[in-house]
Amino acid sequence: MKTAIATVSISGTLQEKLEAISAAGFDGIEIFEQDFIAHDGGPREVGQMVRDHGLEIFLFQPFRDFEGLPEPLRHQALRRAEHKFELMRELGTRDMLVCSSVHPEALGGIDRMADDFAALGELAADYDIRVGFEALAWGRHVWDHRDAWEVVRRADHPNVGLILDSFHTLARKIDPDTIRRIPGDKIFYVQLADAPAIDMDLLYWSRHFRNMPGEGDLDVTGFMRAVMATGYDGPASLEIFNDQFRGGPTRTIARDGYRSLVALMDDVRRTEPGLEDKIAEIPARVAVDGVEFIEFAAQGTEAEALKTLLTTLGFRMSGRHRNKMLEVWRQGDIRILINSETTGFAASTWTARGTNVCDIGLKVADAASTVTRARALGADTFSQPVGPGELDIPAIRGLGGSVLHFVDASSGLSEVWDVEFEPAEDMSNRDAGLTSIDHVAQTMEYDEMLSWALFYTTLFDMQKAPMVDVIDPDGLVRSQAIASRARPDGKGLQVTLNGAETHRTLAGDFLTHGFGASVQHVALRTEDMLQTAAALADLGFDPLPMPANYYADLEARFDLSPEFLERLRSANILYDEDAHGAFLQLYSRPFAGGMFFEILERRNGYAGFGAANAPFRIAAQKRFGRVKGMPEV
Ligand SMILES: O=C(O)c1ccc(O)c(O)c1
Ligand SMILES: [Mg+2]
Repeated sequence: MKTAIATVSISGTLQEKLEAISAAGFDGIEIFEQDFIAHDGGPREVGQMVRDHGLEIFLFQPFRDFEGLPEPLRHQALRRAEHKFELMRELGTRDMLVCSSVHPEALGGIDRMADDFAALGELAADYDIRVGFEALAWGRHVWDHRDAWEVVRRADHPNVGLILDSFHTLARKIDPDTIRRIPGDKIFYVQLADAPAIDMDLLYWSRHFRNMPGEGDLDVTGFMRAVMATGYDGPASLEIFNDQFRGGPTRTIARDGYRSLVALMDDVRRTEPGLEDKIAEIPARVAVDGVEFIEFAAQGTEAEALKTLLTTLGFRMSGRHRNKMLEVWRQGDIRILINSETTGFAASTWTARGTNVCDIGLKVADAASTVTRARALGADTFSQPVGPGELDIPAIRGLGGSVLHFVDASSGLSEVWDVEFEPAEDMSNRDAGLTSIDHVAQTMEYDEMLSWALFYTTLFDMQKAPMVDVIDPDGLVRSQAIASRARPDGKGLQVTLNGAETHRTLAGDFLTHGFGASVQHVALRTEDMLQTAAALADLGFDPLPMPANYYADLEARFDLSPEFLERLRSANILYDEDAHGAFLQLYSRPFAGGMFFEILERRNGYAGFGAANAPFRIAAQKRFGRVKGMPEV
């Protein structure tokens, strides 16, 4: 199945758009008339330019306010169409989109409109052009694909067909299964867009808030399944009007589009029977079993400070890499790597950002098929020279220059710790009862959140939780959790995305000083917070101090015994409850430009991330300023 994207969906000049669309892997474009008119170059040259990028122009659009007009407007509309047919011939485009009229003088009338289309079809036939009728959700008389289909059916002309657009159908809450009764050969083209569920004027919603399939709340998969059930054989094409995307990074948004389309078609192939030959097969979404390691790039005194912090958290240095300046620090199932190499990937991130999480290793059932799916979705693989006796662990580039490694048991990759590392167990340090990595929190610009969420949800078997607002004293931060489906064995991956809207927030400040999106904190799990807090106190760990007001409020909000409340207060433990259970949190002080560790206990299946506590925790962290708690270099 061919893939396409409308030029309106991304930012830039026509040239920039074509480069990005081609690089992302699409087969073709819908050329939006404005993009053509704004370009300084004739239709022949534009057609050539598109083909030079290895792309086809599948559709010219939109042609507006055509059907159902009284004379002389009707004739003028036909004449206008003929001009566009001339232009399309030069461009080398066969299909034109006619969207339903919003003209104040449009009369409607199914047969009148059908007659107009029959006349337009005759004209188009002379140019070897086909015209497709699309019902805009806010069309004057036609705003439902079923009515558009009736017009096309009565026009009964081989050069007249239907164009479907998921937004218009789903925004109007029209059952997409009504598409299943339309003959596939009369569906000339299909446009796909998702959108967040917001109650607003249809036109405004469509022109500003559409997003890539999978980024919003509409059932685009159900829509496309119905389309494919008709036998439709044309391209799957994205048509996304979105303010953020219009101003966003052209290449990133084009790649997001491609990723969303491949994932969507894979979902359609897996749920709708009989599409094996039409849609390419790719490995299924990958179930992640957990975090195998978190790797920090850190050098010199910053590396020493991080090791001191890990020691006070109850970690032990358990191995040194045989060939690299790379240490493994362990506690429970947690592995933290500290990479102090002066060349290679970790070193280059250290030079750019200072101490940072440069790599995350994920446990998966099958590392090779994870990389195959990632590549099909448009990700780049990542590799570094492999030294003697080292394993070549499959890896990809995530977003923002990040790297993800995939470790599985079946291929022997999980033996990397025995193969590549010299055991160096230092038994002197006491364990604090930390058992596993609960979640990894990534900070990014608000505008990048959709891209990151799409990255995780298309590659892995993970779902988005609703976005929550986190109030920082200096602005709003949006937070969204992405988690594997709850599994009986409790394994999985949880990531929280924190999108900063201003640089004055804790998250925004981290971005400014760290050169872009990155992991800001790692949350470590204990099964007994009170014991862990006592062990940490013995180890000399300095928790983030919480104010007395916070505990007075806890007393008012929850039914806690005075003894328990006092234990929380004296250990600076934060507390929350949800419908399932209780949540206890403890934070480190900020280190290395605003990173920190969180320690948590989930009681009886508490499912959240303590959003209610976030404003107070952030205010407490801000009292330390950006570099307090971290030695100056
Ligand atoms: O917003 C519009 O006008 C518009 C134009 C063309 C389309 O295909 C569409 O879905 C919407
Ligand atoms: Mg459309």
